[in-house]
Amino acid sequence: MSNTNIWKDAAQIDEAIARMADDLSALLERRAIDDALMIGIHTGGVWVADRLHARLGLEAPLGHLDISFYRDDFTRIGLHPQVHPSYLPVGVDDRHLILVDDVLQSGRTIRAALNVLFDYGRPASVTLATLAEREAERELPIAADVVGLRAQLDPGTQIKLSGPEPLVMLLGHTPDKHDQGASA
Ligand SMILES: O=P(O)(O)OC[C@H]1O[C@H](OP(=O)(O)OP(=O)(O)O)[C@H](O)[C@@H]1O
Ligand SMILES: O=c1cc[nH]c(=O)[nH]1
Repeated sequence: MSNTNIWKDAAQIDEAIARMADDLSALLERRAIDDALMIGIHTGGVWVADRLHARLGLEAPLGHLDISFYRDDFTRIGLHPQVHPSYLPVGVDDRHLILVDDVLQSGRTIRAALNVLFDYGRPASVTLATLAEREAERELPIAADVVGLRAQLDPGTQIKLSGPEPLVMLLGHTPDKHDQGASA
């Protein structure tokens, strides 16, 4: 991202995560779920999940998922992708899962994450929590159950979570191929 500035500072992110934890806790109670397994998506989703997991006091350790090999757009991961191993502390069969990411835009990352999860087994349910959502730019029929911040941004504007400490959100312009050529 070029020309980035801070969009949400550490205090605003903390507040959004606190609201998400309250909403998730109410949702789990409504659905009578008491053994949820939380899973964060690398990279930003793990930072958000880490904080939600601590606030909710969930018993099962936090899992994390790398979706690199399940993406539908390999051009975005480049020639030397940084792939982290996924970690699921318990089996997903018949478990109620909470999938956490930092940004939900097209929905393609979540599609990929669901494919990874269903290669591990058949969960009882999957709840989706995202720190920021760009609902107007959805490309797949995927919606979050819990959202921290809603954003209406111009196309070409990118939100990035920067962390783990302090956790802040940056807003910037993503150079397209033409821009990159001009600046090279
Ligand atoms: O709904 P989508 O359009 O799929 O966008 C959301 C995804 O985009 C970002 O990840 P990115 O692919 O930039 O990789 P990163 O986690 O390494 O930043 C973000 O962390 C989400 O996972
Ligand atoms: O603004 C956006 C959109 C998708 N993914 C991001 O990380 N930020």
